[in-house]
Amino acid sequence: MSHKIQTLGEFIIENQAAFKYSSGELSRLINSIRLAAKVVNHEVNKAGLVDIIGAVGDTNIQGEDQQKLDVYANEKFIQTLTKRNIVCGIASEEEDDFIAINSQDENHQNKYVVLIDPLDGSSNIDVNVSVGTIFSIYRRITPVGTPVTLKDFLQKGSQQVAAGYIVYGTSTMLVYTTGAGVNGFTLNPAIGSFYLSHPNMKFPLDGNIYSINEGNYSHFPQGVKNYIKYCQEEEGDRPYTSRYIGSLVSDFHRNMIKGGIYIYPQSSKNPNGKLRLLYECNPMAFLAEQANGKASDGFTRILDIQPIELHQRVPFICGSKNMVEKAEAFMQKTL
Ligand SMILES: O=P(O)(O)OC[C@H]1O[C@](O)(COP(=O)(O)O)[C@@H](O)[C@@H]1O
Ligand SMILES: [Mg+2]
Ligand SMILES: [Mg+2]
Repeated sequence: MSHKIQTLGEFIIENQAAFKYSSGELSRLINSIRLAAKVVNHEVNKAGLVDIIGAVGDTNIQGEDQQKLDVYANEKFIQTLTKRNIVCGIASEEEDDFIAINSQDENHQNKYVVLIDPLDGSSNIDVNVSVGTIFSIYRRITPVGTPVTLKDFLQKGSQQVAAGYIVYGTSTMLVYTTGAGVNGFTLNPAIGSFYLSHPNMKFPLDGNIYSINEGNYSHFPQGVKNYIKYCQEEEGDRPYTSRYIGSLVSDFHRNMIKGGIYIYPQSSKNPNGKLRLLYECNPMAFLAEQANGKASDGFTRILDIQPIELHQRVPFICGSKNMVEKAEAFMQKTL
């Protein structure tokens, strides 16, 4: 008899007790994210058929042209979380400011704030290349029943209670951690349920894949240029293979399964890099560390960086531990 594959719903309930703050609130929150993921997945899968591709004509706080799917995914996640009265605040890559959810109502006992990148890899939407959604969850630090404040969102990544992503690719997967390892669930579209397909995911300590937009090479710091040269040298298990999808979630997911490193460094064009600390780097760094990987800005552990503003960007290096340490050594050597 084939063994029972756990659904995400079953996994959440069975693992709730393992969570130190378990009151069921976080379980309900992850269940809400699961629901929103299915709604967005449905729309992503028919991109091209329905009027969901292309730009809306607005520019977001990041200075980027908002894609219709950015706006759609943003609305669906915010609606789903707000309607279920499951969080006291939301911050999104697509929203200028954080959203307080009737947190000033003293009956409002919700303790969690959620930070989301509703659609990651926006440049790939129209060309049928995998994209994702990224989420990060913290316990508020201001008292329950009082208005949620910026402070509740500007917590160090090490304070996250949960983080994860959804990758809308050849299959749709939800991968997350609550600080007790990383597990991946694949959506069975026929049944509409996520099943535990990738238990206890781990980055191999080493790998032979490097992911960086080499088109920006001339603008990179010397240390990054030297590391790229190192990856391309005919020596030992090198040259490594260059793989860059242009969707952080998808590049991270592949590197976690096969072993590899993703780098979005600072450059003369982007002195702080491109990726957002709160919506992209902190959640991916928490997942990486929970999966035996590593994440830094080349010098400091991402999870130790004290955020100072909602949409700040940081240089990002993430992946197999030995590869990240090698890249850091190249960056620190050229100081
Ligand atoms: O096109 P570039 O400069 O290489 O940037 C690609 C990177 O930017 C991102 O698309 C940024 O994320 P968004 O799509 O959410 O803005 C990452 O997913 C990706 O790794
Ligand atoms: Mg993104
Ligand atoms: Mg995005």
